[in-house]
Amino acid sequence: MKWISGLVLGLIVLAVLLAPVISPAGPDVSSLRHAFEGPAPGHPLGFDSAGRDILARLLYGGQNTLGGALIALLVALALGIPSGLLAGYYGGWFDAAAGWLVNLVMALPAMVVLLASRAILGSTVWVLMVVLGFLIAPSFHRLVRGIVAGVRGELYVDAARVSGLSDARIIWRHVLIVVRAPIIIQIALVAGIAIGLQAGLEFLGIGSGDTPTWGAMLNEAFKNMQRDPVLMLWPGLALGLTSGALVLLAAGLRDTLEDPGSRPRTVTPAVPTAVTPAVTPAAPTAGPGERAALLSVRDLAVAYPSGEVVHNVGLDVHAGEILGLVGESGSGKTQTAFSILGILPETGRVSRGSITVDGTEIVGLPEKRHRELRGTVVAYIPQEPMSNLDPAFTVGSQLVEPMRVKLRLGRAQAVRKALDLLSLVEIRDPRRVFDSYPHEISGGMAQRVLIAGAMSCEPKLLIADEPTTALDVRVQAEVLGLLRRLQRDNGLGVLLVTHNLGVVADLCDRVAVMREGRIVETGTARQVLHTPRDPYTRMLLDAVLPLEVT
Ligand SMILES: Nc1ncnc2c1ncn2[C@@H]1O[C@H](COP(=O)(O)OP(=O)(O)OP(=O)(O)O)[C@@H](O)[C@H]1O
Repeated sequence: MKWISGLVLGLIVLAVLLAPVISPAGPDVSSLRHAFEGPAPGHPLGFDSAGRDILARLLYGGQNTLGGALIALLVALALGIPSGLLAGYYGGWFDAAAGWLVNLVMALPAMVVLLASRAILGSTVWVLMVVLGFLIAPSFHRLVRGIVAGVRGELYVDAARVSGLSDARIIWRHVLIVVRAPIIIQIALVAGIAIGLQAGLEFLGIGSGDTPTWGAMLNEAFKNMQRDPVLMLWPGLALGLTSGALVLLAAGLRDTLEDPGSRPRTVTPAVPTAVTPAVTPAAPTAGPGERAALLSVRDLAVAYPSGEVVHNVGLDVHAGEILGLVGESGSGKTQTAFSILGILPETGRVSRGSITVDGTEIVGLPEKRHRELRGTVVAYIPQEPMSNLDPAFTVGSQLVEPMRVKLRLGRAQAVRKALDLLSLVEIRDPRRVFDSYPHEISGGMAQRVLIAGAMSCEPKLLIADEPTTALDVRVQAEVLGLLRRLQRDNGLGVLLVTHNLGVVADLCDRVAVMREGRIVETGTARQVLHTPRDPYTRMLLDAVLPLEVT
């Protein structure tokens, strides 16, 4: 159906554009002798009440009617889409102000505003169409704002932010693609409404009387309905066909663009599983006190309006070591990790303390500088692999994009590097995975992809937040083994956030134990797991016993 409606619309637009070729004499040549006459050679639709060629008026009138609708649409798009994007993505005062204005405009009756505008601004059809554009802009604003606000909370958008991409690039790549389809559908619908409103104005005799439009033709035909009812047919048919084709096109587009089968699905990752079996015990390393720490956190406090949630946290991660940050749910591990990455939620802030990454002080660093560090100096491996991949793009394109931006690689070079990275994370068929959408790969594979992504800009420090909780036990062990290998081969410092003491035993050189926002114990993995000093650590260990900690 959408093909037929698209074809009908295409033919109408083509005929209207070719008006000077089809009817070179123009729409205003009048010969009263021929008034109300039927079809004649060169005048296939006959003459109107002033003896003007109906076909010519229909074609030139179409230029004004469709051109007017186009102007209204362009104004509405230019106002509605950027404001909706900004309001949905950033929220805050702009969202509140825009929402207030949108409600106000939507409460105005369009016809009355157009009548008032005509009285003030004159009867030029184009000016009225600009006003109409203002009146329909809120429909685009609301549509875009709603969708963007939803996408904004998606983990893959956070992941893009953490990988160091700028807001503009994230909006361009991850957000606009989601609003694209609804905007196209809305355009088709709103174009129909704009044409209808404009024709209504002209029909009521409110538009510019001299300019031929389909509405003005209807008005004139209506006045002469008794004498020649056929005059109503042509503009009525043109309006009906155009509006009908637009509505059917919108419906067809909706079926195609919003069909769940035509878009990749997001898959919810598996639920966390039990304690990881021991793989290879990590050899405890002595606290490398002689080297400057890659990551150094001192006296860190994180506060929300409701209160402080992290208090006086201090920890170090040196190059080549894995520090496990353990503690029960809600103990402040993620807040600490997010502070280091500079991605605390809007209402949260580092209220005290210092964080240095590779010698750079993070606290108070402008967002632009922080963004430069993310990806290249410090990279992040998130908890839920699937939600951190954008379902609308292939795995390959999601790996290539940050490398092109951050490392300024050419496309071919970035593709080669992405394939190498997929091999590095032990994916057996890199080309297939590169070309796959996230829903076509397993959770374990997705986590490997995210690890490849984290490694892509050759960071010095990795922050992994429960990187295996969403995976089943066998895959957990594989992914942990992979992390260990990558860390050793590249001399990375790793801050591993986990509540899983099995993971700590497998992987970590040193451990910091958190409770209620504070570090209660720090030491080598062996010492903390075998001879815990703090009663809370003992309690955590007791909770997972019998555990083979070696
Ligand atoms: N947006 C927020 N606003 C207010 N408080 C928050 C917010 N996010 C987290 N918190 C609070 O911060 C504290 C620490 O949370 P955090 O997410 O760091 O815990 P966690 O140790 O990582 O837990 P989990 O293992 O469940 O992720 C919790 O008490 C939580 O309620």
